[in-house]
Amino acid sequence: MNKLEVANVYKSFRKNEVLKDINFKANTGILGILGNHGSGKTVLMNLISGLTKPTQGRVLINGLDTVDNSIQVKERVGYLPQDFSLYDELNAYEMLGYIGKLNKMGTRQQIDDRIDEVLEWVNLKGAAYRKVGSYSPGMRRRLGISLVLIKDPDIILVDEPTTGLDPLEQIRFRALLASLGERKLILLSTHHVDDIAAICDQLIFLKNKTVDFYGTPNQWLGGIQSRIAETVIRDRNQLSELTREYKVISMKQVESGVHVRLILRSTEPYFPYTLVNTELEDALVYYS
Ligand SMILES: Nc1ncnc2c1ncn2[C@@H]1O[C@H](COP(=O)(O)OP(=O)(O)OP(=O)(O)O)[C@@H](O)[C@H]1O
Repeated sequence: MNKLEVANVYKSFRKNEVLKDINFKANTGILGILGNHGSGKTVLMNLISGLTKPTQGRVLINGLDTVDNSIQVKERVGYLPQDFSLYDELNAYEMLGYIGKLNKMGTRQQIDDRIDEVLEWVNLKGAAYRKVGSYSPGMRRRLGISLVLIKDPDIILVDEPTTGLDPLEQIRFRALLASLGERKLILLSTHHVDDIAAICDQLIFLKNKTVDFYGTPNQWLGGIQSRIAETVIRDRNQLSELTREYKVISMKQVESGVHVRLILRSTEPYFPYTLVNTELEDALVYYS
């Protein structure tokens, strides 16, 4: 049985159709949900967590329909939204203890043991007695995931995992998610391709309200292999012509002109170029 199955799901808000005919199955590992602003990533996460109901179709968690079995499903799915609130006056032990008690997770000793275990995973043991209000954004995000982990869900949903974190904290948080993905199914909703490149073994690209691609990041890149080129353009007129005719990924002023990274078309270009390795950002520009 699959941990997650999304079958023929449609979602509309009044007459505004946001998602249509969404189909995929997933088990363990890290699945990235990529899409432009407003493409429906958060709506899809809300459907999977059981926070909202599909207009049509079914979402199954361990074979259980999220609508018919909402209580069991909520126990199996943990959701860390992009913005979540913490009680700044409490410390991490107190916050986790509160969740443990609220969810009747066992005796005081059992809850304390579980808190120790979870704080170890998220590398917050050293700061466990500090008020949460003094935590850095990365520590807050790691505490957020520990509040999800304490209930030992099978599926963890994380919205925009690294937004607002400094580079070192991003690396730490991604490493934490990667280690969790060995046992659980982790779904990341993001518009940062770096998150996908760093840790996702599968990706879904949402476009035109539906799943435009589902597979490995390498398979997605395969579609534009040998089509990414770089060139330096000196002439302003030639540069504006080129930006009209080609999908440009990036432009940077250099000493000898403007360095341009672009997607080649089927016809041979009229300018000298060098083929370069394909990256996920190229695919995002190409398929968007
Ligand atoms: N509760 C709601 N009522 C009405 N429309 C909604 C509701 N929630 C989402 N939408 C609409 O659904 C569409 C998709 O929104 P969603 O937040 O899922 O996009 P997203 O891909 O997560 O975007 P972003 O990257 O900006 O967070 C948007 O047009 C949004 O206005």
